[in-house]
Amino acid sequence: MLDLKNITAGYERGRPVVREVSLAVAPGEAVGLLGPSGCGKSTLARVAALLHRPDNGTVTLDGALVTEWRHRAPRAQRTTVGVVFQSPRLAADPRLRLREIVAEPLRATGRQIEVRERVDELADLVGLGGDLLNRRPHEVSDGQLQRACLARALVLRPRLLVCDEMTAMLDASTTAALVAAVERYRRETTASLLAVGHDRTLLERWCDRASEWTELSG
Ligand SMILES: Nc1ncnc2c1ncn2[C@@H]1O[C@H](COP(=O)(O)OP(=O)(O)OP(=O)(O)O)[C@@H](O)[C@H]1O
Repeated sequence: MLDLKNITAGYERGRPVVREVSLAVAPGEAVGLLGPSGCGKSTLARVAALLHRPDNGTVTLDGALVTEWRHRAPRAQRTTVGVVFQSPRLAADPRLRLREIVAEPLRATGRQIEVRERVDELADLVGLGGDLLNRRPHEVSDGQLQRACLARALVLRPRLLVCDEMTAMLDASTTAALVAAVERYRRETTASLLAVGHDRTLLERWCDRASEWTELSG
């Protein structure tokens, strides 16, 4: 499903923060990636989510080599991957209602017609009940906003979900609810998962296998 080979990536020429890292996620597999703060996990997650072009190495997604990143990536590749970040406040437009946040990728891909049904379906999956979908980010908690960000990541039915510290800022019951929503989605779709974090107990319980960052360098 996803094959990252000898990835070197960073933010300044000649100063990589990820060096020669390889990681593969098989179809339907859930892989956890563990490592200390600042080691480069989020950078690798962004490479995997086609959001950050690596300086070196190859990314293969569903058997096809990735040659373009961000908006330049072909739509079929972009929509294969859904991504959820640590901070929902940074990831959600504060002017939009939660239902518009969830629907953003559908509107962006011209699938307006599916919006209502799909948003309601996902609100049920992630546990956004009552009038929460009609509120704006400043009217909901971090956990509720993260539920909306997870729903947005799933709205185009990705075959790979990348969760970058998705639950790091949340309490135990919201964490459990979000993990359960991801697992229900994966059961229904056989999607793969790359979950990045530093909570070993969580990732070992959640994933088929968890890799230590230090084991990944060539
Ligand atoms: N946009 C950026 N510009 C410049 N440097 C960055 C940028 N983002 C991250 N870095 C640097 O890259 C290194 C790796 O950061 P990254 O966020 O990938 O690590 P991480 O393992 O995910 O950390 P954490 O667990 O704390 O989120 C750090 O030294 C960080 O300061």
